[in-house]
Amino acid sequence: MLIINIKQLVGIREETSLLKGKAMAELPYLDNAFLRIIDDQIVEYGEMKDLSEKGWDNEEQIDVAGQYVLPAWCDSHSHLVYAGSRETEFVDKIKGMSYETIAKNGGGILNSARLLNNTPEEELFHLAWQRLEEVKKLGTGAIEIKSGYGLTVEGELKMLRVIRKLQKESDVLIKSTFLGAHTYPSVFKDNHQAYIQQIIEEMLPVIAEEQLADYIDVFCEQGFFSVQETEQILEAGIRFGLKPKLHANQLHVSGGVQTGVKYKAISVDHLESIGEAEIDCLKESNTIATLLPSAAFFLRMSYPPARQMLDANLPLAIATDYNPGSSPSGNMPLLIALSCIQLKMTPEEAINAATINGAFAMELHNSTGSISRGKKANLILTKPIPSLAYLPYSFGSTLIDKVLLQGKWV
Ligand SMILES: N=CN[C@@H](CCC(=O)O)C(=O)O
Ligand SMILES: [Zn+2]
Repeated sequence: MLIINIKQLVGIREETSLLKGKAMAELPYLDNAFLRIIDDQIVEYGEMKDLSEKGWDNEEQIDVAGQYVLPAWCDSHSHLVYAGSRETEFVDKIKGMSYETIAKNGGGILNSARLLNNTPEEELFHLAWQRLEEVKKLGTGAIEIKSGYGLTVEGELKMLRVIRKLQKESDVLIKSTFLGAHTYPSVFKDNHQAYIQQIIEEMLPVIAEEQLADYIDVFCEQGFFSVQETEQILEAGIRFGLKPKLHANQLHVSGGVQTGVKYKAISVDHLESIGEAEIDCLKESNTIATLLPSAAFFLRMSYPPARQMLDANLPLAIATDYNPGSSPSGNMPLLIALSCIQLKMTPEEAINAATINGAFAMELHNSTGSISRGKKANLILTKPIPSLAYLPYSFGSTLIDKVLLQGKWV
């Protein structure tokens, strides 16, 4: 397949490296370009003026005059498998109740866990499949999905098996994360060690045996998992072959960032509550800082200091955090707009954070995240637009014309 007359082919990289600080402002492109795809792979690209000499006249051609072509989004943090919505809590929050108070009253994550444990695996799969189909149309081509709404041995394994079935059946590239340590189930409220032992002795061995997860995550936060508890769980996860990714510094300066760095986490995610010490700590590491501004937006919290982090030469990724409690949206175009508007990232920085750096945060950078020969043909074709900045500028508009995943139209 040949895509021709591309107004601008965006995110071209033959060298795949994690982008940090100033480098995030550069988004290489070609004007008036073509792109050649064979099966599920990008095989060639170039300028239209050089196309005639290639001798590909007999190939299927798709003329996209006026349209931009970008790599599909890489959403590196989601909780897309869940059983039911929580709009009642949404209204409670409007009326003044805080996220923490709702959680203390048995709402929040525990509410989702109750629903999930009462929902059959097939139904859960069906619900998650519908959400995945929805985000595909918005341009998502790779996604990380966490467990963490089971909080029982059966519930956690059920979630991870649903994720595995999604991996097998969807053309979206999917990574799986075990988040048994999302919160303490009510029965273990006063006996944290008993739940941690359940995670270590009853969940992790099965997860490792059945290869149900790539990563281990912990909600390291006041009122959830302390630094010491987080360390204990991460160490066990690592023994079972899982790499850490962490929920860190969402509600308080929790020590999550330092813990993530200490255990060489692939990423530390959220970071609404960070200061100089956390930024300095990240500077000395290879850990990616993943920002989830739609959660801060939805919970009316202050945003992470993205500009300060870019000035400190950190690598930033952005992700939707798609979940029923703090970000009931998997809309990457909206997330990119939010990142520009509220985090003051430039369109180029936000797109890099949502593509190549997101791919790194899932260790999928050799397969996706940029327009590169040999990578998956995971592409977004925009409607005709005047410039790249028009995408986040006209937030809320549907500007995606078509999406191609692994060489097939969505
Ligand atoms: N903060 C922890 N976990 C999710 C929210 C979970 C929920 O409220 O259901 C998050 O990343 O925002
Ligand atoms: Zn999350």
